[in-house]
This record gives sequence, structure tokens and C-alpha cells, in this order.
Amino acid sequence: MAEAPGSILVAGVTRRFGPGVAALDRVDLAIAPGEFVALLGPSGSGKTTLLRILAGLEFADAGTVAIGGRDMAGVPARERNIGFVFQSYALFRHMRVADNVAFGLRVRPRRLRPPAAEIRERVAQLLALVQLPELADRWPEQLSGGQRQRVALARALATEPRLLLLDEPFGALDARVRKDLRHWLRRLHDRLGITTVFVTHDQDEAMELSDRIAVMRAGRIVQCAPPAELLARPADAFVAGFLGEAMSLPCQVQDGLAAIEGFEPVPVAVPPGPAIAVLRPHELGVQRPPPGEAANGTIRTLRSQGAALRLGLEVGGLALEAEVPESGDFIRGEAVRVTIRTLRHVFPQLEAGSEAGRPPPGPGCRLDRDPVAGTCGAAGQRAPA
Ligand SMILES: Nc1ncnc2c1ncn2[C@@H]1O[C@H](COP(=O)(O)OP(=O)(O)OP(=O)(O)O)[C@@H](O)[C@H]1O
Repeated sequence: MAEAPGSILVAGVTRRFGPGVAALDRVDLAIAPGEFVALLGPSGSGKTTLLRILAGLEFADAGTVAIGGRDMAGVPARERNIGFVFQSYALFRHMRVADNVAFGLRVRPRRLRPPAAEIRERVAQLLALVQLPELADRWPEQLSGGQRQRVALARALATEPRLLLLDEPFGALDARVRKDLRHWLRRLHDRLGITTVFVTHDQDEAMELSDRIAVMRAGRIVQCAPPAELLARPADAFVAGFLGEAMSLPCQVQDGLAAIEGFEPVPVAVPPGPAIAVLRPHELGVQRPPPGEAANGTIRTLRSQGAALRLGLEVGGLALEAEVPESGDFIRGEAVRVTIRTLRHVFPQLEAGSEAGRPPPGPGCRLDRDPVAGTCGAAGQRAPA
């Protein structure tokens, strides 16, 4: 069956650099035409390696990659019709902006190269598309970082690629510019409908931009799902602890109760044994201890956040963060009663010991199954002694 031009199907892709741990380990990923998918994960989890394999800049030791239904084995990068933008993908310094954008068209073999007038027209359209029509005659060094990345995107789009691969394209820019470009990129994607794979380790960026996020860890896709699904139903403690602001607390489950150091036991539906409870700051309750009840924590820091108050707490030797209504009227050093209001995510501690600590292959990014979910943030830190 013929597939739409922008579809991607990665099956069982493994890539090893030397005898050590695989940079990619049996990765499956299916992306529909026109989708915007982020690869999100900690440093070294294999995001760039996967992107480079899609691009044809790196090869897989095992597994297959098909783009638009065609097996890419042996198809060189230049024949894949893919546009790239990398964080450090400098523009050609000796070429003006317009010539940078025209580059991909001018280097085509003569029989495929559009006439010069058509290239000029196309460059003007692309610079209008990235909202920089007035910069055609500038040199790259006369542009801001954000403008350079937009020119790099125009250059990537010049050859009308069926697939756009972006590797931390805004990584070097300051937070404000980054946010603006992020919104702009999503609007551009919605207009053009090009299948886009975006590498980032910024979870906010991934959450805001993507139709789905593939969360990677140690060379595997642990879970791939829409952002809201990842937050609501994380596949494991890693995903739960990686998305959104979260604290991962070791606990012991017995008789349907999770024992977390410093807290009352909490009912959970998890098999007995060691487990990880993932808590978010708003899931903790903080009060002055009612008469007759002992305090179990101390307020170490307070920070107002408009309607909410952010409290740094010490509970049972752990440093935790709670978010409570501003009306709390607490003071630093105060002894308080800290409770777990809801405990939505508890995971048996299975994966930690499996295959030398590597996560099991995740549900991958298959389109033929219901997407499952995931979450993240600061893990619960042990308080300084
Ligand atoms: N050319 C190479 N030679 C040897 N090891 C490599 C090579 N490229 C990648 N690796 C290793 O493969 C693993 C995955 O690297 P990769 O760059 O794909 O991770 P990443 O998730 O993109 O990380 P980052 O967020 O830091 O860019 C890392 O352990 C890395 O050191």
C-alpha cells in the first residue's frame, strides 16, 4: 500500500558506538504525515542519533527506517528530500541571506535546477514566510540569533522537503526569543503541514509545540503520546518524574498502603514491594498542626507566586516543594503538618533492576495503539544533614 510522502516508520533501530551501551536500542517510532513530534529526553538518551539516522547522516546497526513508505537503507542523505535545522547550523558566512536560502536549489543538477528568476521568486516567498523579507541582502553576521535560525529554516524549506528535522534549533537563544520562535514555528508548521521531528531537552518547548512527545531514556523510547496524555498517564516513574514539576520518592508498598518516609501511609493500587511515588507540589497539603497532632515537617523557604505560595519543606529528611494558597500566612522555620492530598502516580520499582538498569522497550510511537501517557521535574532531594 502506498504511504503518504511525509510518513515515518522506524522499526527496531539499534545503533552502537563501539562495544559499550547502545546509543539507540530497538527503537520503534511511527509518525503520521503532517505530525509534529518532539524527541525529549536527558542528555545522551539518543535523540540526536535518532534524528541523524532519519536524516541519513548516521546509519543503524539493526532495524529499518521507512519514509513515505520507502525503505531508506542505502538512500543517501541528499536523496531523502529532508530539511534540517540544527542549533549550531551556521549560515554560510560568505553568502548574503538570499544566497543562503537559494543554496539548496542552486546546487541541484542542471536538469533539476529551476531557472534563476524562479529561484529569486522562491527565495522572496520564503523570506516572506519566515517574516524577514527586508533582510535578503544582509550578511549572516548582521543578523540576531533568532533571525539566523529563521533564515536557516527558510533555507531548509527551499527545496520543499517532505520532512523537517530540527535539532535544538533554538537552544542557543535567550528564553524570550526562544518562546517567540516556538510559537512562530508551530504556526508555520500548521500552515505548511510538513511532518516535523524536533529534538529538545526542554520539556516546556516539547509540551507547547508537539502533537506527540517521544520521551527517550538510555537509547529507548519509553513512551510516546500527546503532552496531556503523558502528564495524565505516565508509563513509568521516569516519565512521571521527567515531565512537569515532580518529586520522586522511594516508598514501600504493603497491604495496599504506600509507606513514604515522614508521611502517613497512603492507599495505592500497586503490588507489594519497593516502589516510586511521584508527587507534584500542588498535591501536598501544609497546615499548622491541629491541637494534639505532631508536626512532621519544617518550612525552609517561602516564595510568593501570585495567588499561590511556594514552600520549600523538610519532611522526614527529604527536601520537598509544596504549592499552597497564598492565604497560608506561614513563616520560615515554622513546624508544620505536611500531608499527601492525592497520590496519583506510584510505580513498582521494577525497571531499575532490569537489564542493568536500562528501561524496558517502551510502547514506542505506534499509531495503531492508544497513546499512553507521562510527566517530570525536580526529584525529591535528600535534605542536607
Ligand atoms: N559519534 C559518536 N561516537 C561515539 N559515541 C557517540 C557518538 N554519537 C553519539 N554517541 C553516544 O551515543 C549516546 C547518545 O548520544 P546522542 O547525541 O544521540 O544523545 P542526545 O540525547 O542527543 O544528547 P544531548 O541532549 O546531550 O544532545 C551518548 O552516550 C553519546 O555519547
